[in-house]
Amino acid sequence: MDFAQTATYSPAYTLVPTYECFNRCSYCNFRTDPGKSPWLSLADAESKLRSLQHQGVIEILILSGEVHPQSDRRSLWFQRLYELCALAVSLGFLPHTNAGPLSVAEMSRLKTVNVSMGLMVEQVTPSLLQTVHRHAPSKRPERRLQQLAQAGELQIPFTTGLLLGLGETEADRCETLEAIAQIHQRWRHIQEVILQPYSPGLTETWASAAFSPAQLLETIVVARRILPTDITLQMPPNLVSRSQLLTCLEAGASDLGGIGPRDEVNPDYPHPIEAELANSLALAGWTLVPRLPIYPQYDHWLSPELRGAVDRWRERLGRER
Ligand SMILES: O=c1nc2n(C[C@H](O)[C@H](O)[C@H](O)CO)c3cc(O)ccc3cc-2c(=O)[nH]1
Ligand SMILES: C[C@H]1O[C@@H](n2cnc3c(N)ncnc32)[C@H](O)[C@@H]1O
Ligand code: MET
Ligand code: SF4
Repeated sequence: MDFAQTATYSPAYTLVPTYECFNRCSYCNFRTDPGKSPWLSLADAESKLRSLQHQGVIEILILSGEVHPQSDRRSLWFQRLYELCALAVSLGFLPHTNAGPLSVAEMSRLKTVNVSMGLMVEQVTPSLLQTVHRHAPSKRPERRLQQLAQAGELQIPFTTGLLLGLGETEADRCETLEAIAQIHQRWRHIQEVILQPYSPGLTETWASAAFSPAQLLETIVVARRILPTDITLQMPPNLVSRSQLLTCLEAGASDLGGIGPRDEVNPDYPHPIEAELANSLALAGWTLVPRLPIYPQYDHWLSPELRGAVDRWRERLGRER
């Protein structure tokens, strides 16, 4: 079908350096207390990554709990993140790290081993610091927005997004979207904005109601209006029903994000199998197309080594089509 519309996704696998986190977001089903989760060893990561070679996986998402910036364990934690990324690069994968707010020095070091990075703004609403983010100092809105600016300054292609249903109003969501649009205007480095509906899980302390599908649709429409057209809207396919997903695509979401064996953030919501997803989208006239974790307009920001790896993947994807 030549007239078919396309939805993209990133064939991905998630490595978790550690689940320990000094923040306690009350909606989190991922974290453990500091010192309570072993760190992923390079040996374990290597055997996992080797088993994923030639399986179609392109992106390695490095998703981590956070060690406090002032902790004397911070530099060891950071070193492990760096080494995991370097290992993934050496095995031919393309890393994307989301490990919470980073210093300028940390972010610029990770730029050498990541093709893009990410951090959700969540919501800029200050009152959330009294509720779901009461014990989460790294969720201060100005800290998060500053990370977006820092990424722009360093020429790092970036993924950010909104977590929806935290107790914010529609006006709050618009404000968050406008803040992202404004930062993007200066550096044009935001490749995608994730609209992530809060989804209750089994291990969090909050357990509120899931963000409603009707509001999600409305949010996509508003986001498409506020954000410039060079920013892609991403919708996780495991957090909405299949018919809702199609409505979201019609409304302007066009990317389904990283798809892999396990959603580490929402482990109670398994990702669909790619073939099954592709088939059901095809029935509705949508073609599911794999993409890299970096969009082509940013390739020239990469170091020569990463550029080579990206060029090889682009060639490979091109040949398969
Ligand atoms: O499977 C998931 N992937 C998540 N990803 C991965 C994301 O879908 C892909 O890494 C990007 O689309 C790569 O381009 C995130 C990436 C970010 O930068 C920020 C937040 C997320 C959140 C999730 C998530 O909850 N689950
Ligand atoms: C990595 C990202 O995952 C999101 N996140 C954390 N917990 C949940 C949940 N219960 N439901 C949906 N998204 C969540 C946050 O937006 C975080 O930044
Ligand atoms: C499960 S969240 C993982 C990333 C980081 N801790 C953040 O919240 O931004
Ligand atoms: S959402 Fe991220 S920052 Fe918040 S507790 Fe979970 S791991 Fe930590």
